[in-house]
Amino acid sequence: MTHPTVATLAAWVATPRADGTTRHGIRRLFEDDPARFRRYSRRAGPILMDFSKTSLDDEALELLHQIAVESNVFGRRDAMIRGEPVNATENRAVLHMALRAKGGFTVGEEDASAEVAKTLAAMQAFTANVHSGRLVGATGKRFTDVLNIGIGGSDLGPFMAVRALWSDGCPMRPHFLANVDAHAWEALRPRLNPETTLVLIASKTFTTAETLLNATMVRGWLREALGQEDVSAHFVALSTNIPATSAFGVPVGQVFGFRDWVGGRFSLWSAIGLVIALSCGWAALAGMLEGARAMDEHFLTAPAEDNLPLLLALVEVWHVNGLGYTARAVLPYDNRLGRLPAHLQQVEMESLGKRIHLDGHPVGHATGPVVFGEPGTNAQHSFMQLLHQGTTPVPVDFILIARPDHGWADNHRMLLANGLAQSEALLAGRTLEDVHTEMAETGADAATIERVALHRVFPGDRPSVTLLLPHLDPVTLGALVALYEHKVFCLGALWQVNAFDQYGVELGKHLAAALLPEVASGAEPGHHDGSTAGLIAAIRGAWNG
Ligand SMILES: O=P(O)(O)OC[C@H]1O[C@](O)(CO)[C@@H](O)[C@@H]1O
Repeated sequence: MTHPTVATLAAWVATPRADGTTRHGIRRLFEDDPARFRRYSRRAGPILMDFSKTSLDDEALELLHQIAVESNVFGRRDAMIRGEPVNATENRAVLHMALRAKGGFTVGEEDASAEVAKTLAAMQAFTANVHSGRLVGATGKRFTDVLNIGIGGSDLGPFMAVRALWSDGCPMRPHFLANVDAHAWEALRPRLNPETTLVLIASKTFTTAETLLNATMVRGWLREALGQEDVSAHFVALSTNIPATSAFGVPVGQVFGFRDWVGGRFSLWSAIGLVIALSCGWAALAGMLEGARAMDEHFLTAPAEDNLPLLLALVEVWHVNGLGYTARAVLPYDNRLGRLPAHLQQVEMESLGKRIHLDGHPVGHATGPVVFGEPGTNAQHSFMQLLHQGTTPVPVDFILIARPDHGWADNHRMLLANGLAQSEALLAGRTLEDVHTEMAETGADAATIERVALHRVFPGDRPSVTLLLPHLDPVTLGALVALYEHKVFCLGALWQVNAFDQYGVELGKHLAAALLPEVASGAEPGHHDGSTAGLIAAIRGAWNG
């Protein structure tokens, strides 16, 4: 019998095993195999990945590995590191791994590694000059605050890292301005001293409308506050579009470039990461690069059965294509990882929210799920209800950090206990019989038990993966982020979609540009659907009082 593909996996999953059991159950797998945790967990460097709380068994895992072989996941990986244009629609190489490698990467004739080393050295020297006060603002004062203006990959990755690694005592105070909504700027402005604020304009293309408008607005603020036209000492640009940075007036020595083989959502390792070095110190960025490099090594050398990114991707295929689950939650049990779900949303959804096969035809299977998340324990007090008792299971990634960086041991114990309890509750559930017994023991009368008991049942058998890090620091964070990046690469290969373009963001940008004059001025509205036309009229009405 030919084995199933990604497209026919669901039919295979729906067929019971030879012994009549279904392929959804997880509890039963633990009953049958007390060593399941040992057999279904792996380590890569500091990261322990436990995927025993999924319904994968040996047969299913072997099948998924066969699909990976037929999808040529590792062959595609090797083409990627050779600098081939694996981003086929844009005809670009994909080499964010070169940003953290010690050397050896080329793209065509270009020595990518030499370029990376040069930029890193320039960034390090610049960081040292800012921290030492050799570089100062227009009025001669030292920079104390750094404001990163950027959006999407030019905001989310660096913001996530700074939130994870910054603490009092770090060299500079970090701030981020992404949204074109000036309420964000209004909230930020009172906290900034124009004399001591260094502004990074982070934009791969240097054409992103929101970023350019915000940068122009902030430059106007600086000019007015400092009473002078030339405020260029306060500006740094991080971009692939060097001519546009000059046109904006950023001094050449304050421009840090990178190449188009760095995708926006993978760019925090490039010049886009400068805010990490400025605010948290050079060692923070260097440590992240080191951790990511170690995960790259693992991805490139570990055999398929021990390869964490591939295994994480295979678990996702199992859930999305085998079991039909269309969402996944990421729950870091560490408040410092509060922006990790947002970063992963872009890394995963912008990469895998695709419907056209690499061969140019529509794919015949589901692709990227909705990704969402919040730090635990906060998540438990909001959307976890649906995960425990809703009609469709939502797989969870639990991210636990064993050792905290504070002395409040009771809090950390409670945090970890909660993380473990959530994954245990999703797996174990609670039966009607248990509910009856417990309610009777607590003195409930028969009528109350009858009325409420079913509402208190947890179906259980709901999957989760746990990633356990010994400690949160630049190295472990770098490894964690790189793990997810490589998982996305594997999924692109498994689903046979281009994980590196993002045409889906363009139509909205185009329409917004067309709508701009109609919303903001009295220009005659163009042709729109009835809803949009009605809303334009209502906005105009409200605006005009
Ligand atoms: O860095 P840029 O060119 O300003 O782009 C910002 C973001 O916009 C996008 O192109 C999507 O609109 C992302 O892919 C990117 O990270």
